Amino acid sequence: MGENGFRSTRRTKIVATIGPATCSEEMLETLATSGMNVARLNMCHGTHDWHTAVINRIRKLNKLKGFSVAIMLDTEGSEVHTSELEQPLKAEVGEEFVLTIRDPKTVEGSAIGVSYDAFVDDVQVGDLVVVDGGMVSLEVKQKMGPDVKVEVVDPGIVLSRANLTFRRNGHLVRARNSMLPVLSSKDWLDIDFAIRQNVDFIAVSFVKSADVIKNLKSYLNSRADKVIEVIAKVESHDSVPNIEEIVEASDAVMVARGDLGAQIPLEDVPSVQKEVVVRCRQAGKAVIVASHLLQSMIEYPTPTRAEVADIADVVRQRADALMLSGESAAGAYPEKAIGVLRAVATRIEEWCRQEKHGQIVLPQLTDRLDGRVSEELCASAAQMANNLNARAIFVYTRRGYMANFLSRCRPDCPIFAFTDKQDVRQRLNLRWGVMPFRLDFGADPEENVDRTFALLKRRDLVQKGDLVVVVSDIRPPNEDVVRSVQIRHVP
Ligand SMILES: Nc1ncnc2c1ncn2[C@@H]1O[C@H](COP(=O)(O)OP(=O)(O)OP(=O)(O)O)[C@@H](O)[C@H]1O
Ligand SMILES: CC(=O)C(=O)O
Ligand SMILES: [K+]
Ligand SMILES: [Mg+2]
Repeated sequence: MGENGFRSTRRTKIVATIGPATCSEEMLETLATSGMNVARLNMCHGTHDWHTAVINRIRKLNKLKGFSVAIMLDTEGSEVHTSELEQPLKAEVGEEFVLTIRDPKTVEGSAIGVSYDAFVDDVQVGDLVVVDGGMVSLEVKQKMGPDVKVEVVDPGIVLSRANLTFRRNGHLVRARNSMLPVLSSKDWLDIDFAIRQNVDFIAVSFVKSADVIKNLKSYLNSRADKVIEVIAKVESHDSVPNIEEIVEASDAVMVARGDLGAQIPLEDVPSVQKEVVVRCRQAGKAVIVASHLLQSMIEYPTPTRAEVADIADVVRQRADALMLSGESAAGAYPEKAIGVLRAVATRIEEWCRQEKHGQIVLPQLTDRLDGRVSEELCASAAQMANNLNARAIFVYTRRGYMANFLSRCRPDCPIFAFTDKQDVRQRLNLRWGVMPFRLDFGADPEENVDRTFALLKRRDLVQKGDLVVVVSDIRPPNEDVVRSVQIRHVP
């Protein structure tokens, strides 16, 4: 059996966007078996019924096949985008068509709807309308009431609900969107849907500052039965100066390079990516690098060498996760694309361990003694595991904190995390290096450890005689938390 997410010891996690190419039961299982750790549902597309069906299929797979694929719902956000198209529209140089705030069906000729009513007021003749960060560029020729006539200057394909940005004299025009809320009324309906569906993560598009994250987190705290982690997407021009507070407020961050590259100069994207990855790791927050990792594989079965180098760079930066968008949602080779991520990640991780690459100074996270003890314990356990060349770290954790602290240290060996809750297990599946398992804890800690040794031996993840580091912070009922680190040999 190949890598299947829970047997593998790949450290960098894989998020895959689910779309028409991958929404069937069969394809979802193929992706899970190939290593998908988190399934992303983009609320820019599909109905609630469509998303419900996908979620149910993933839940069924987790239950019947023992996967722990987590579910991420990604909000649409209220940036300006095109309407739903019956089919992708091929735009050739010099061709003219109409962008409209009316129903495009009521317009004669070739028309595309635009989601933002003030579009026609804001736009000026000569402006450049950039579709999906440069897939197509259109020049504004004429304003005609609710319609705007445009001419194609850079050809390409316009997809449904493509994102639109505007440039005037070579500069991004920003005034227009600043009045739009980060979370629209539709986004709030989608968030309520996410709560009803008990998803694991909500990713917020076009975050500008920490405020929206704090607001959403308090909303979720008051409504949701279980923890739903909030992922801030760094893709808005306005988010860049506020990265520190955004990281602080969020549970995880996504570098959404697709839209980010349309909002800031392309050449600035790599340094913003690096900054976000490092800050997240220092702050103990998960970080996902997304978009265009394997763009060419939407159409072709092999990646470009430059794409492989880009993936290698993300892995070397020790981000928690790599994310596929169109490659898995609508591409011709979703399984092969995951295979490339897996192979490159595994190889580069090995290289990082050999070269002792990617070590950074980790600041203290909290002043509270309780938290300090956990942090220090995990840092020492990770250090010990490296120095002793341990086969694995075992961690017993109810809420996942200790597993998260261990992951932040990016130890050389895998972290096998045992929790008694499936939702904690799923959330841990986004964390670098953590292989999460569900286990009903018995009263006797020693017996728990023995059971997990037996479990992982059966799966060939450890062998008799292996040296392992065992970390525990299980709180017995009505007792003080007992935290320990032990060095053991697998019996
Ligand atoms: N649920 C879906 N139904 C139909 N098509 C989808 C769906 N999800 C994704 N796609 C297709 O896959 C392409 C890429 O997917 P993705 O959702 O990652 O877009 P993105 O532009 O990267 O994300 P965002 O819209 O958040 O910026 C989309 O343009 C769309 O054509
Ligand atoms: C993933 C996403 O939203 C982007 O790259 O724009
Ligand atoms: K989105
Ligand atoms: Mg985006």
